[in-house]
Amino acid sequence: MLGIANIIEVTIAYLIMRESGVSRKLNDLRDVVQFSVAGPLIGSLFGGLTGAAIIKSFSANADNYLSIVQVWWLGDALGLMILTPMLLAFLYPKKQTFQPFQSVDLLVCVITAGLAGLVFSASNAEIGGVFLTPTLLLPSMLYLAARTNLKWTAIGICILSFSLTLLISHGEKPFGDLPMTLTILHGQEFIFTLSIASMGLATLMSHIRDHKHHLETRVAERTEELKIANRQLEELSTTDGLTGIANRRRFDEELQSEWSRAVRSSQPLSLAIIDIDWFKNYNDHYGHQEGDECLRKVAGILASVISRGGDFLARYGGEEFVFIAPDTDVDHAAAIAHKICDAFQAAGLPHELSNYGYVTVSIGVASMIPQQASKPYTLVKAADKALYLAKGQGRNQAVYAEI
Ligand SMILES: Nc1nc2c(ncn2[C@@H]2O[C@H](COP(=O)(O)OP(=O)(O)OP(=O)(O)O)[C@@H](O)[C@H]2O)c(=O)[nH]1
Repeated sequence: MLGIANIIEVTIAYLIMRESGVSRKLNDLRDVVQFSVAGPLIGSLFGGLTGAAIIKSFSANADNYLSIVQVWWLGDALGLMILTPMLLAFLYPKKQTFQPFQSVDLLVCVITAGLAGLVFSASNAEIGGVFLTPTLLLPSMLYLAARTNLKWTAIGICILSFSLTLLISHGEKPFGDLPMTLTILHGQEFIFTLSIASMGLATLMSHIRDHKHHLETRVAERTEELKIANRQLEELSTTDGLTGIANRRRFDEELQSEWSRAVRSSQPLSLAIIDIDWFKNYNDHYGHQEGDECLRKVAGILASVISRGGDFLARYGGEEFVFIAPDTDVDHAAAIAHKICDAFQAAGLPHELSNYGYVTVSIGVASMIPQQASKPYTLVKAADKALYLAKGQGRNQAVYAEI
């Protein structure tokens, strides 16, 4: 018969929780409050009311109806309050942000163990005239709730409740020299308060930690995206849009840094300006689109020759290209320039309005061991002068200047 009261209790709690949409994982404070209202508060109250009515109707219990309700209600409420969250925490384990062990945790453990020893060894809650009730352990439980999660908090509540129940069942009076019924009532109230406060705090803290972790993850993701975007922007700002090789801006930076390096190491630095011959004619004859295509092919040919690590190729502007060869004297730079002219001959890109019948280039090469007093512009000026000579001497050739 009494089973009916339990079925009513569970059904009411279940219906209220289902209607209010409580998550079975007791994810946030709202879930914990709704669970506490639906199960321990309302469900157990209805169970108590029904159970007490059955007891009064079918047995010769002399206690008053409301006191039976109270004992039933509190007993069931506490059972639900302590065991349900723990079972749920084990059934639906949550991925939690790891909380590293801190030295203050150890201190709290030691203090709690000391307090628990005193509370549980006190006689009628008193040692040498000092009152020590289980309420002294409430801050430790709250600390456990704040530092861990619902699972460990529920385990803590279970251990404390079990110890307190054992103590009371052995006739001890941990809340002072009170009648046993009052001791039990105080014990129940204490466990109830402890459960509500600790579980609420544990859920709240878990929620805050999850939220913080989520925010940190999002910030890290956004930062990474921003870094990639910045890198792409940086690349775009230093790349020539038409040919895909480095642009003039990047060349200026590279020249400055190679120049400084060469000044420090006293090694020769070579620079060559490469200019397509009769390119105006090419554009006029084949059209501007084909001219663009020709510039891309020229960049490809140059890149295939200037492929030594450390050498640097860029589009200088218009139909002019430039390369920097660090630690390279004029002879080696001249050898590279020759290779370039040979590569154009081998490629044989048709150019009907050229004296050679194919696309050729003129190259002005300059080499020097940079000095602190001179400027990178010296090298560019010398290469430009050599290029002018190469153009004047019939094009499709390289002219060298050693400064
Ligand atoms: N298609 C195309 N043409 C370009 C580009 N930049 C510069 N040019 C053209 O390159 C040509 C350069 O002509 P000039 O400076 O007279 O030189 P050139 O005709 O090559 O004669 P030399 O250098 O003396 O052999 C001009 O017609 C420019 O319009 C470009 O990005 N695309």
